[in-house]
Amino acid sequence: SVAGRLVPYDLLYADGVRAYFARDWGRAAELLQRALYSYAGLRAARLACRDACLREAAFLGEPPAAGPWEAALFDRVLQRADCLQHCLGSRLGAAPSAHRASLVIQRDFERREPYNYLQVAFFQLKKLDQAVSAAHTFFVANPQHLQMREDIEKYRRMSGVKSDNFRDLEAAPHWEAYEAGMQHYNADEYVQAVDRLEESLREALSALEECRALCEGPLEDEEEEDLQPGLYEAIAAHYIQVLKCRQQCVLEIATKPGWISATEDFIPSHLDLLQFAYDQVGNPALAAECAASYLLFYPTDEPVLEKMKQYRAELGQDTAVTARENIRHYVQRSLMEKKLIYYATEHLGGTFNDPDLWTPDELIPENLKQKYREDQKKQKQETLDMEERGKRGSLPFEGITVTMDSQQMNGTQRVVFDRVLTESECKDLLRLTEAARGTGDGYRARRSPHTPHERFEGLTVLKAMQLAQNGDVDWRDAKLLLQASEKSRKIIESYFTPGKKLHFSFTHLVCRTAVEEEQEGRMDLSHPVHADNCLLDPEGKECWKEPPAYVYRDYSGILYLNDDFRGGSLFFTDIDTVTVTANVHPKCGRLVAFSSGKENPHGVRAVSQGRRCAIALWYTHSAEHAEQERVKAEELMEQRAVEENQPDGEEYHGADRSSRSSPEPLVSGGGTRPTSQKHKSVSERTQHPKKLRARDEF
Ligand SMILES: O=C(O)CCC(=O)C(=O)O
Ligand SMILES: [Fe+2]
Repeated sequence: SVAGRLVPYDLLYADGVRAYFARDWGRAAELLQRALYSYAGLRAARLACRDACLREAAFLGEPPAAGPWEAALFDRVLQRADCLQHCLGSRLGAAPSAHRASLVIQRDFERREPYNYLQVAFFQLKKLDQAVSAAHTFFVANPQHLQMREDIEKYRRMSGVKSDNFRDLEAAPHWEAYEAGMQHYNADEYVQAVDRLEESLREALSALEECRALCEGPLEDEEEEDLQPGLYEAIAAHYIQVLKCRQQCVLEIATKPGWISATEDFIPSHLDLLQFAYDQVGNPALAAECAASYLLFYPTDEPVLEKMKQYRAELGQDTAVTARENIRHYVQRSLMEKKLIYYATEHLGGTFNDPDLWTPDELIPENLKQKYREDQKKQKQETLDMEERGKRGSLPFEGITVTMDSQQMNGTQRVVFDRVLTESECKDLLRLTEAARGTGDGYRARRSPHTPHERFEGLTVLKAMQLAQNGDVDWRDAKLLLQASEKSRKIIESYFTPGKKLHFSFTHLVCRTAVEEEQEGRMDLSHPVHADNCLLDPEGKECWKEPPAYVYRDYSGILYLNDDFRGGSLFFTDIDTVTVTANVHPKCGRLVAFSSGKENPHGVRAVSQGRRCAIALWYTHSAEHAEQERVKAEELMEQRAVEENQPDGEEYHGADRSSRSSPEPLVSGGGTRPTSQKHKSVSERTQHPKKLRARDEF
């Protein structure tokens, strides 16, 4: 780059991707890293300029007073736009407009897509450490990415890879501190907890300021027309937009990368935790300060008021207890902004997703409260309905039997059901695996990642649908895969968590086939002992519930399709991974289900002859980790039903397929990556917090 100037990141990225597809790994790695550097530099420049211009032309000082505030506001808006242009121009070298990347590329960066390419490039360059950290960085923000999930598992099994290589290069400091803090807190290590939680609070507040700064209008890529003189309404609307954007920052900082919903009340809960932790380490003065700060959010919170009394007594009347100044400022500013937004929403229309649970009732206009109350009621009723259904039903299908329960399996949350599928359904699903194998596409048998003595084939629901669409497999078989997994979901939900929705997290039709070569005296396993949602530490009797484990998995199921093979039984162990507590022999229609945590370590014995097929199923309570592929697969199914204009389940006429649009490929370019798997962008995701209307006050 020219000294002191930033090369536009989209150009570097485009060149990097080009080099990548030309398999020029060294150049690709260099260009992609420079693109990331430029991207970060641009962001920093924007922040600095917004800061500088904020001081120069205070855009949002006080709420508009009486008088011609629109005119004053308007002047300031123009002044600011001017200031930003100049500032950015001088910092970036080239005109700010040269740094305006297309939306597609912006999205790519928001989703950390460059790390997806980088991982491969580093791997090819045999820079394993960097490959692992790039893979992890990408995966943290894209936990549903199938290919990366597999890659991460591969890395985990490689001997040269240390666990601290799994670093998030883009980690937000407050998340790191928060998670460490919570670990100490939960382990009753309050001295360390206080340290990390204070750090987390500090960093979160600073991230919040950064986020808010980026809301500052006008954005340099806004069109000039928006600022024509006389358009006071437009400016007022813009002003409200900025305020809303700033308010949404609360969600942005409280949302873990890769998650959809935010941690509720992120800032106030820090103060609550700190209050307790300071109390535990014998520092009533700071505990009282945190309590007083917490009360700014929830002035009538009984337990904290009670605590406050104790602290006052303990400290004596002479010691003044005050809330933290930065928190007071935070609360006041937030209330002021909300007041304006609610005022505008009431009088000008529009909506406002209040990110906070602590907003005082008085602040919300009557007619809006009404609407919230209704939403609340609806939600409650839905939950009640679910619970009711759960209580009533034992198993949601006739004929299914419970063959073994937890007690018979010497553990907790384990069960074996039989007769979930009929013989003919098993046959159809086995035919699906055969047909898929014939296509040589997406279902290529490869060496098992677990053992050199077996081949491993896997088919996802979406792939099955796509093969059906291409006429490679029978539609009805593909549909059966969807149905069988849904049936299992219902069974597992009603057995383990009646009334609490289980979502699909991942569905995989998997066959393990013994290779021809020597099988004699095999000592290895088809699948080593593991837990499904944490990383078993065989020595420490611990199971680390942290990425790259699929920590959001809550229940696992395996629906077996056949028994004409040798070996291949599933077994459960104690946490020591060697004491076997239960065995399950696969057979058609048998569904084994268990909670995915450390209470259920399990493995699969070697398959020494033949082919063992099963549908592996993982479920989650968190809607944000719901299987994206399934949504698409179901769409394809519906689309097909509509296009063929025939009831479900009728014969598939291969000749019709030319009329159907082919689906987007899951994987673009060189066949392995990067994917065009559609995820919601970070910003889309954070706009829709799932848990926000959980409170009762409305
Ligand atoms: O196929 C089985 O029986 C178990 C497979 C399993 O545990 C897994 O894929 O996590
Ligand atoms: Fe498993």
